[in-house]
Amino acid sequence: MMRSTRGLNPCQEAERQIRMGKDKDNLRWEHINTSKGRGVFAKSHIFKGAFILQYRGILRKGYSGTNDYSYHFRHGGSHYCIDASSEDGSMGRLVNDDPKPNGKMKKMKVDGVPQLCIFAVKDIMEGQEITYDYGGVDLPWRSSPGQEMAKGLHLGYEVSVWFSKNYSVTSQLGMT
Ligand SMILES: C[S@@+](CC[C@H](N)C(=O)[O-])C[C@H]1O[C@@H](n2cnc3c(N)ncnc32)[C@H](O)[C@@H]1O
Repeated sequence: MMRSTRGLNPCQEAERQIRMGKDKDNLRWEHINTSKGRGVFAKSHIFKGAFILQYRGILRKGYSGTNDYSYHFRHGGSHYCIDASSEDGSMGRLVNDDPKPNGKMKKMKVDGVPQLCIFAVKDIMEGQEITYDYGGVDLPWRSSPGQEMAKGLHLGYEVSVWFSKNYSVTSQLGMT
């Protein structure tokens, strides 16, 4: 069931939050463990379809390198990247990957500028971690136990993951 906040639909709420430049107060982050690091959690029930949060960072046009916190996408025939590597206190950059996620990253346009936001694809209970699918690639944490966590993992449109066994993978993140 989709609910709106303050009479706004989810896209309007996303736009409002983008303009305010801050996360909603129904989210918190915490350190989960040493391999996963931090994650974002719901402080109250989030309904399916609702806007959750913006993936905030510096918007760059063109391919300008990648890091753990960069999200690469195409818009209007061009390559863009949101570089969220700065520890700016925003929570979009702290949302972890799950192949069966409760959130989905979507592209929006606000005042002609592309923005990335995560929306709920299912009801999310209070206390649950917010996740989205980084993409259908062999991300190291999805591989078999015992495999060493790759250092310098890149989250991006073109992802190169260097496994401990010197195995390189390139893939793409989809965007709808
Ligand atoms: C955009 S950051 C997410 C926030 C990160 N956990 C942190 O503490 O800053 C992406 C990084 O988080 C980690 N990560 C994301 N999803 C994960 C998962 N399901 N299991 C383990 N590590 C994960 C990986 O190190 C990845 O490079």
